[in-house]
Parts: sequence; structure tokens; C-alpha cells
Amino acid sequence: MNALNAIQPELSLSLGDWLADLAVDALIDEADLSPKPGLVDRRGSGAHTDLHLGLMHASALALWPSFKAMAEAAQQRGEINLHLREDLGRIGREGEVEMLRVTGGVNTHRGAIWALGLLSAAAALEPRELAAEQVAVRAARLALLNDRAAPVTGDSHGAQVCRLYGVHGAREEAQLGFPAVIQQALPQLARSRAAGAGEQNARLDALLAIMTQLADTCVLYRAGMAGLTCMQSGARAVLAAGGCASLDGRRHLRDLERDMLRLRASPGGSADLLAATLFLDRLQHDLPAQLGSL
Ligand SMILES: CC(C)(COP(=O)(O)OP(=O)(O)OC[C@H]1O[C@@H](n2cnc3c(N)ncnc32)[C@H](O)[C@@H]1O)[C@@H](O)C(=O)NCCC(=O)NCCS
Ligand SMILES: Nc1ncnc2c1ncn2[C@@H]1O[C@H](COP(=O)(O)OP(=O)(O)OP(=O)(O)O)[C@@H](O)[C@H]1O
Repeated sequence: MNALNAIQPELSLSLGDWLADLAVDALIDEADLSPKPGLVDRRGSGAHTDLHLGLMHASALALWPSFKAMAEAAQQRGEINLHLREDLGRIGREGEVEMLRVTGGVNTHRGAIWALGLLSAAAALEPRELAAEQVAVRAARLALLNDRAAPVTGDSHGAQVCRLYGVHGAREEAQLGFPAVIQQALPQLARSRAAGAGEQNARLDALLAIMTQLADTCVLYRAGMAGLTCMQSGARAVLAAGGCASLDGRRHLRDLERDMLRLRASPGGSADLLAATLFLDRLQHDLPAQLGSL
């Protein structure tokens, strides 16, 4: 490393490096955020027996090359088309294989590879247009294209409960332009920050805002419609009581966690979308100076 890079390492950063850094940071921040109801966090494994924080970190770090490759594929193709969609599908599936290798076969980040992969590619396509809404719309256009090489996934947990309950899951959330992120989480994050909640509480409030509405297929698979209703109404109660920075909100958060653990329900889809929220939030604010000339 030369002396200048040691002082200003960002000078040697490519767009793909930067986007992969943001995606991995978002996953690590999501995992570390505490206390999250039912999810892996700094306190423990929530409703999971096969996940822990170290595994979430290892999985997140192992995905860095996949996010970089997705961003670079978008730069190389230069437009939204079937070629790019099929590049992303291939890289995403290879990322899943790497994730399963690192975790010894546990699904830590399948939904996150999908959401953050599409968003990384969408950001790389137009690095001058990084407003959250613009990036989400491009990601949706990519998600709407049909990857001819994708295996038929009719028996995934998500696909099973989508059929059973007639809800939309991870695929449709992306195809709609991530409404849970754009309409719920980012506005809540901004409101809670403006109200002086503190960053960790603002992020918890953003997670709860997602949980008020999402048909989280992780919860549906493990705890059925009763579990989903419990998650949504419990999250609403926390926000209605003043959010995670208020004493009353914290009481409701504790009640929600107790109920989710009793049902073995873990809002993994909501957690993935919180990571997507943190990614889009940083994207708008952190563009390093030297990338401004791209
Ligand atoms: C679309 C995906 C998520 C598969 O979804 P499916 O519902 O069939 O599967 P599965 O139950 O295994 O995974 C769902 C994942 O989404 C998350 N999730 C659950 N509910 C939701 C929701 N309502 N909204 C968003 N994410 C959700 C969960 O955390 C879970 O990890 C994806 O894994 C996929 O198609 N991969 C193929 C490779 C590919 O094309 N990659 C592209 C990279 S950009
Ligand atoms: N902090 C977190 N803690 C737990 N899960 C998370 C967290 N962040 C994201 N997730 C998501 O939750 C999903 C894990 O959920 P779950 O364990 O229900 O998956 P599964 O393998 O489909 O089902 P099961 O474990 O019930 O067989 C992962 O795909 C991951 O994307």
C-alpha cells in the first residue's frame, strides 16, 4: 500500500467496492442492532436454534464478493435487460452456495442476498441517481424480468406460505419497488431521528414500521396467520406508545418479544428489509467524494 492510500484509503475505492462495503455494513448493523424481537442480536439468538451473531457476521462478510460482482455486472451491462437479470441470478445463487458453505448449511441471508443484490446492481447502474426511490424503482424493474436459468422454487418455505395464505413474499416485495422500505421504514427512520430518539432507537423503530405491515413469510412459515397478526399488532402498539425511545414503547417491545418467542416466530424478512433500509439511507448520504466524478 502506498503512503497516500494509507492516509486516504478511499482514493483507491471503486464503485463496486464501495457498494459491497455498504451492503455488508448494512447486514452487520442489522445483526448487531438490539433488542430486536425474535431475531439474532447482541443479546442472543432470539427464536433461532441454529443461528448466532458470529454466524451472521461471518455470513455477511462472505457475501462481500457477491455484492461487488453484482454491482460490476450492472456497470458492465450498463442497462436493465435480461442479460443483467440473468447475471445477477447466477451471482446470487453462487452467493447462496458460499453462504451455506460458511454457515455449515444454515440459511442466514437468503432474503438479504436477493434484496441487497438487486439494490447494489440498481445503484451501480446510475451512480448519479442514488435517491432511495430511484434506486428502488430500478431494482424493481430488474426483479420483474424472468431469469430463465432460475430453478423452480415452488417448495421453498416462502413459496409454500405465499400459496397457502395468498400473500406476497420476497420476490413480489422487490417487484413492487420495496414499499415496506420506501413507504414505511425510511420515513419512520427520519421521523424518529428528528424526534431525538437516538440512532439505535430510530433503527429499531424502522424495523417495527416494517413489521406493522409486512407479510413476513418467515413468521408465517413458523407461526401461521396468528403469528403474523401478533407481529403486526405488537409492532403497531410499540410505535403508538411512542416508539423504542419511550418507556411505554419499551414495555410494549418487551411484550412483543415475549409473544414472538412463545410462538417461535422470527421476523427474518423484516430484518432483511431493515438491512435494505440502512443500505439505501447510507447510499444517499455517504457517496465518497471521488465517486462524485463518475
Ligand atoms: C426470491 C428469493 C428470496 C426466494 O424467495 P422464496 O420466497 O421462494 O424463498 P425463501 O422462503 O427461501 O426465502 C425468503 C427470504 O426472503 C425474506 N422474506 C420473507 N418475507 C419477506 C417479505 N415479505 N418481503 C421481503 N423479504 C421477505 C426471508 O428473510 C427469507 O430469507 C431468492 O432467494 C431467489 O429467488 N433467489 C434465486 C437467485 C437469484 O435470482 N438471485 C438474484 C440476486 S439479485
Ligand atoms: N438478525 C437476524 N436474525 C435472524 N434471521 C435474520 C436476521 N436477519 C435476517 N434474517 C433472515 O431470516 C431468515 C432466516 O429465517 P428462518 O430460520 O425462518 O429460515 P428458513 O431456513 O427458511 O426456516 P427454518 O429455520 O424455520 O427452517 C434468513 O433468510 C435471513 O435472511
